[in-house]
Amino acid sequence: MRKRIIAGNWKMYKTIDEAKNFAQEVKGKLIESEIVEAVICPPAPYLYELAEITKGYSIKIGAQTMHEEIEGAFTGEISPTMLSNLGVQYVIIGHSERRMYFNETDQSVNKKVKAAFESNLTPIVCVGESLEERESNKTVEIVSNQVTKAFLNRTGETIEKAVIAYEPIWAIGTGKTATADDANEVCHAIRNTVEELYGADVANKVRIQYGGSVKPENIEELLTKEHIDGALVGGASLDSNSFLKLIEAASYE
Ligand SMILES: O=C(CO)COP(=O)(O)O
Repeated sequence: MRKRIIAGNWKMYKTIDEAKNFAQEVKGKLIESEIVEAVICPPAPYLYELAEITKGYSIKIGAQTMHEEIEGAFTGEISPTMLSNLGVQYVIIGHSERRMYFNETDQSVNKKVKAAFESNLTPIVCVGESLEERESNKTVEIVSNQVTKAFLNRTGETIEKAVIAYEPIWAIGTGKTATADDANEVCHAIRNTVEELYGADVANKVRIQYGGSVKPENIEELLTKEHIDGALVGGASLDSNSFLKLIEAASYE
């Protein structure tokens, strides 16, 4: 069975004190599990402190984005090696908010996926369609294309370690969740795309999350679905009790 992964994407929320309190509150309540792993992705200025606080506990730290170069004259950017040196293990790449507001493209996503693996970071690669694309029945075409381009020129051995997050844009922060069956259908299509590119073995190993208004009230049903291996959670990951409930719900097969 694929190990589930529940990742909290805090986006641009919380003060440093709130972030530290959250980490202190949850770290002792999470136990090492074969079934689920827990990740939090705080704002970049908090990464080091949270990585230190959670060291040795069953919670991992992820970044919300990064630059694809190891170093250079890129004012304001953070490199993959800087992240891994801080103790960061995951990095979200190609979130729809980055694609929409910060010129992230399939090409830059592809470069960042390569750079992440080279720096021992596991990429959480986000894909998803807009409402307009869904209504014109283009969902599978759009997400398959995003997956193909994100992984271009990578080997199956690398890709099987990646995490893919299917986040329909219309479901992010709107309270509208895709039905569990609809989400599973698209996650299945993503797995089929990985199979076509890299074979069944890689496709069976790659983990696919659903994201978009996931909450303690709807996560259980989503996780009953064959192709959904976890969740990338925004709003409901900000509160420590709610985050712990999400992990708890994912802790049983
Ligand atoms: O964008 C998301 C996670 O990356 C989803 O956000 P919400 O869970 O707030 O809808």
